[in-house]
Order: sequence, then structure tokens, then C-alpha cells
Amino acid sequence: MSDISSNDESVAPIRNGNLIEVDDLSVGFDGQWILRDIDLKIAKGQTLSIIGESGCGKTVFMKTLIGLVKPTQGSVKFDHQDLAKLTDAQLAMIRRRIGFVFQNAALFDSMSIFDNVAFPIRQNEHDVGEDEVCDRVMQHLSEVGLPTDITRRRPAELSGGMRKRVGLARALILKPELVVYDEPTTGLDPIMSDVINELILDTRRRYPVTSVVVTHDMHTARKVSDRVLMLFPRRRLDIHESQVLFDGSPSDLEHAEDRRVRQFVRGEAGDRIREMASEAS
Ligand SMILES: Nc1ncnc2c1ncn2[C@@H]1O[C@H](COP(=O)(O)OP(=O)(O)OP(=O)(O)O)[C@@H](O)[C@H]1O
Repeated sequence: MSDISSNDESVAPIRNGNLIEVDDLSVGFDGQWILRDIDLKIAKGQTLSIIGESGCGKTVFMKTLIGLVKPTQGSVKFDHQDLAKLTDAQLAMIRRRIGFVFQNAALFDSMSIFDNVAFPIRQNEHDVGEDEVCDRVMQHLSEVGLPTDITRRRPAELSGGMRKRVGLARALILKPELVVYDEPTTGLDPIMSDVINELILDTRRRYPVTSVVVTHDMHTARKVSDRVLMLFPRRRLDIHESQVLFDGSPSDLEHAEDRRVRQFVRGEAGDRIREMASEAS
């Protein structure tokens, strides 16, 4: 599955190889497996969405991919480097190559919009002068469709959609090789959600970034992804079943062989109400 290329011919060409390689990954907390025996390769330039019901382990998986959670078993390699074997300094170098778009935008409330977007440059590129910082901040704000006259405002003075776009501008300002989006459209109206989807696509058109999108929003998963991965809660699977219920293109989702995948993408509860009642008892 790792060689699926982008579904859009206008995008920047993909470099060869995989950016991320997950081998036999298991993660457990307090004696309970959340992720079990997962293998995955993410090709450079690919946009992968991770879907699945609440609690199935999407966030834990995403954090494991970027070294924020350590595997209990197995390994995660970023550009051939095993994250668990790196020193803190080496891990910090890898993180410079990753942009994060957090669910709540995670802006610094006490800083202006300008300083928020400039923050990664000032932290990581000490020899860059203020004129260049200013040019790059303005360019990135305009790329996400924000007027440059908001730069002196504080995050609290902006709408949720504007804050998300500031978060996106900040995540992209170092031109990361990997961008991780955590629920990028949650809490936004349908139009603003689609603005964010378009910005994810625009970013990929501009340069061959690799993207991982954790989302509940099927419209986002269908629109922005080359590839969709659906996880299922480990505790509800039979022992020999794979936790990855689906791994393929968005267009194949509707016709997935597994009933649980079809129910999820169509938003059908199926037997879940009865199952939840028996889980609780
Ligand atoms: N640090 C931790 N310690 C213990 N348990 C954890 C930890 N992090 C996550 N979990 C558990 O792992 C499970 C999966 O959590 P995760 O946040 O990955 O789910 P999710 O699929 O992202 O859910 P949602 O869609 O609701 O955000 C949950 O049962 C959660 O309580």
C-alpha cells in the first residue's frame, strides 16, 4: 500500500522511499494493549488519514509515529532512524522536520499572532534576521488566507477558524517534511472545514510534504487523503484479527469488505448500542 501516489496530478512530484516505517508495533498502558502488531509504511509525499471510532487508539498511534509515545514492542523509524534509539537531542532534530496542527490550534495566548507564527523560526533558526522573519510570517499568513493586518492581535481576538489557520501557518513555517494534523476540522462549520481541507491540499500541491491526518470527519478523509487507515479498538477484536480494518484509497472505503468499515464510513450505529450496553454491564 505504501506506493499509492497522490490522487491529484497537479501535486509536486513524490520523492522515492518511505518517510515512516512501523514494524510490529504494540503499545500498552497499565497492562492493556491499545495498539497491537501494527505494520505500516508511509511513503514520502503521501497524505494518510487515520480514522476509527473514539478510543480505538488513533491519537496514541499518531503520537507513536512522532516519538511522543514509546512503543512497548516493535519499532517506528522516521527516515530510517529508530525513534526509540535516539538521544533527546537527536529526537529534537527530527521534531524540527515535523509540523503539528493541534486540535485547538494550541497558540500562545500571551503572544501576538505575528510572534506565534514567527516562534518556530526564532527557536530554530537563530541566524535569520527580523526582515526575513517578517517576510516569511506575512507570506505564510497570506497562504492560509489570513489578512496580514491581524498580526498584532492576540489569539483570543480571532474566530476558531482563524486560529486554526494561524496554527497551520505556524506548523508550515519551517517547511516540515511531515505535517501531523490532529482533528483539523473539529468544531468548525462546514465551509471553514472545507477551507482547512483545501489548505491541506494546497500545501501538498506546493511541495512534496508527507501528511498524517487524524480525523473523525469523513468528508476530510475522503477529500484530502491518498490513503485511509481505519483502526478498530483492540479489545473488541478476535485474537487473530488485524487492528487495521481498512488500508486503501478513499474511493474504496464505501465498498470495503468489512461490515464494520462500511458502517463507520456511513455513520450507522448497527449493533453498537446493544454492544455498549453489554460492555457496561
Ligand atoms: N498515557 C496514557 N495512559 C493510559 N492510557 C492511555 C494513555 N493515552 C491514551 N490512553 C488510552 O488509550 C486509548 C486510546 O486513546 P486515544 O486517545 O488514542 O483514542 P482515539 O482513537 O484518539 O480517541 P478519540 O477519537 O476519542 O480522540 C483510550 O482508552 C485511552 O484512555
